[in-house]
Amino acid sequence: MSLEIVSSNKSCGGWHKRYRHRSSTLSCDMQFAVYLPPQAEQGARLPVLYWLSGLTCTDENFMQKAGAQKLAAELGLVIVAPDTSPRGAEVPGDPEGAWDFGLGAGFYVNASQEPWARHYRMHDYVVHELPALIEANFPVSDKRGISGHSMGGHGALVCALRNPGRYQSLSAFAPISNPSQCPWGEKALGRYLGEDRSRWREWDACALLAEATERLPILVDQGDRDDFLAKQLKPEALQAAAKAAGHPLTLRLQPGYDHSYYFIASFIDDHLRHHAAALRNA
Ligand SMILES: N[C@@H](CCC(=O)N[C@@H](CS)C(=O)NCC(=O)O)C(=O)O
Repeated sequence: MSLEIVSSNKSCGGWHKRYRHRSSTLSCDMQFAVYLPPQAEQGARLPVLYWLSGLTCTDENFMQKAGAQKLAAELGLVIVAPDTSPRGAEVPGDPEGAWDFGLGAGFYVNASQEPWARHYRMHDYVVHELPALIEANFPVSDKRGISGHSMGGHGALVCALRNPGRYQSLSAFAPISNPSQCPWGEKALGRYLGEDRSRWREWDACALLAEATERLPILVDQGDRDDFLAKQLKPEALQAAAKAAGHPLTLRLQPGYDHSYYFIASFIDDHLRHHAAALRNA
């Protein structure tokens, strides 16, 4: 698998780089971003935090808006941000051109329904193909954390809960906590996986928590002025599922904050520290 460099910017003593590659999982060309802290040039093999962005995003939103580089440089944490869906002229999008399904909205599942099944396999891309690429091409260890925002928060929870042992740290910002019970999730899961709702459970963090064999502590931040809170995000469902399963969850409701990257930038340091501490001790 060859990587083509797209851009390179020095940042906080390290490097922000974007790459293009052919994805065999998604059957299309993909771009991703990686932040390499200064320690990457000093011979160390560093832990990696995978960041999954939300609806409409690419690899760029988090890297440009979250302000994560300064502390990542201090902590010696590599950050990898993939795109949020397969891309390209051959990839079908939302039939009505909506922003909450299709391009920019892969929901980090493996689709089983046509015409989505050929390209929309973001779970396998994020969990398997991308880490293999990162671990073959960059000075990283096999210690992995995962986090994300909104659709990407759902993705982080589901990727970790479905793959015990694969990640050593987990967090989320304003995740879509119970996708089988909210309009964004019902639309996406119904199309990607089909209308048989019993097949949605394996892609819903609340259902997965009940059966998890690993109890990785979860940190979640959620703004209480988030316009999507009640209808789409439902953190109370995640809290109830964690409580019922005895799963360690720290859910922080942050007064006055909305759904934007202004909110993420306000609390990203706590998440980076949460990941760095767990990955250091893993
Ligand atoms: N495009 C939608 C909003 C979608 C949205 O809020 N996306 C979030 C993730 S769910 C995001 O991160 N947007 C990109 C950004 O803020 O940079 C709208 O205009 O209402």
